[in-house]
Amino acid sequence: MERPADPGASLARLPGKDPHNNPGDVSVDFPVSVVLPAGGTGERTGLQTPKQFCGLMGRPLISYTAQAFERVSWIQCVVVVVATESLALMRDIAQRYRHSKVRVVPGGSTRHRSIRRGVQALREPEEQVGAGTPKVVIIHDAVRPFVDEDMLSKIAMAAKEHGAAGAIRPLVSTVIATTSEGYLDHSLERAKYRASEMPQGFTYEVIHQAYQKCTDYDLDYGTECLHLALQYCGTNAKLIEGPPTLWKVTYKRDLAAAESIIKESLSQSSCVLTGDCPSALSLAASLQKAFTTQHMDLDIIPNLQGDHANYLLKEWNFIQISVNGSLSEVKALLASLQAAERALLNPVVVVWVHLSGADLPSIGETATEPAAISDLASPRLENWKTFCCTVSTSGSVRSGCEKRVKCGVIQKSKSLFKMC
Ligand SMILES: Nc1ccn([C@@H]2O[C@H](COP(=O)(O)OP(=O)(O)OP(=O)(O)O)[C@@H](O)[C@H]2O)c(=O)n1
Ligand SMILES: O=P(O)(O)OC[C@@H](O)[C@@H](O)[C@@H](O)CO
Repeated sequence: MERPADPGASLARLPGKDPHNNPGDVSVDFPVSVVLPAGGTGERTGLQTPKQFCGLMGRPLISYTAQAFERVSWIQCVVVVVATESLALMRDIAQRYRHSKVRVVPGGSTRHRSIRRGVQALREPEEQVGAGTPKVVIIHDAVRPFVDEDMLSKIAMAAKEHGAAGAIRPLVSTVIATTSEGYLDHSLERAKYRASEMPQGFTYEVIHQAYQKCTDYDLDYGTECLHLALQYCGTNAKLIEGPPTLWKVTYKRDLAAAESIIKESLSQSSCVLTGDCPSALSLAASLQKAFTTQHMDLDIIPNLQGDHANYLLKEWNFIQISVNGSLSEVKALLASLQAAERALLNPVVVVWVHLSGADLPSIGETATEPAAISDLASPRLENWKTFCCTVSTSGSVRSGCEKRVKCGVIQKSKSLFKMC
């Protein structure tokens, strides 16, 4: 009896959150488009709002999934298939969150019918983004928000090579067959089976042909695109084991779980801006040591100029260390955040630490009360929180004005400051 497959890595990090992830490693050099079936009603959540439109930290679930594809440079178009009554809502979400690759089309009465509509849309001229029909189509449930570029490139490459590819995960429960009277008929040897997950990939020809040839029964009762490729195109999908993050939001509790994962991930990474002050660098180094013991990423950079500007594009938080309350650096940071619309997708936390003490060289403006930052935390920057504290050279920490803490990083930073 084979051992069941081992579970994968921790759930605690959003895909694409690896601060040192090198998207340039992928080698997808052919056109790939995506179909996101999002036309369901989410009955099993028991909620009025279809789960794909339920908010997670103030943003609809489907926007996190769309963003996971938006950030992948080799994906040319994302067709989102929604119920007719949700067309305007989805178009508004795409516009509000700058999902520029998204095209919205009406779905069908079942998941397969919606996916088929999405695949057909890829041929329609107005759906083309870039050159013509894609070589590969990735199909991914819109309610699976945690998918990363590494898995997408594996699926796309395998689909191009084999005609079809699909993500799988180890089974957690054993699968049993029942008799019509509701008794156990037999159980399957779990180690020989896997759960079929998403994303899945197909050459356009395969998935197009599969949906052309399949029956109404397939369309109304089927749940597996890989089966259609095998049944109607003779194409055996290549199966690729994915990380545990590929799970699907199905029940109401899954929405809470997804929001908790997102929140946890957003508080995992910060960068400290120190200018060129030795005292600031020294405090930053202590912080970095403390963050490491809490398994959090903390990068130290002087400012957001030049190559460091790409920190504005990551879903990170920011700790600005200034000396003697100089507001100029934190003002520049907040202006950069606003220009980059960094708070559009996720709450951004700015922690302003200013060193005070006679022995520190005063730079520029006179010492400023921490409350001064509250003037800077203007409503013009929605969805961001500021916190500031004063670290005197004696090492004690006096907390300053704390505005509506939203992410865990402030609590952690505050406790970390006390540790330094
Ligand atoms: N007619 C349908 C039904 C489902 N889906 C989509 O297929 C994905 C996976 O389906 P599922 O989790 O079953 O979603 P729902 O059908 O909405 O859930 P339920 O069965 O609880 O109603 C979801 O993104 C869902 O929106 C779709 O595009 N069109
Ligand atoms: O059956 P549901 O509509 O809940 O979800 C669809 C899933 O079956 C599907 O996403 C994977 O099993 C892969 O095909």
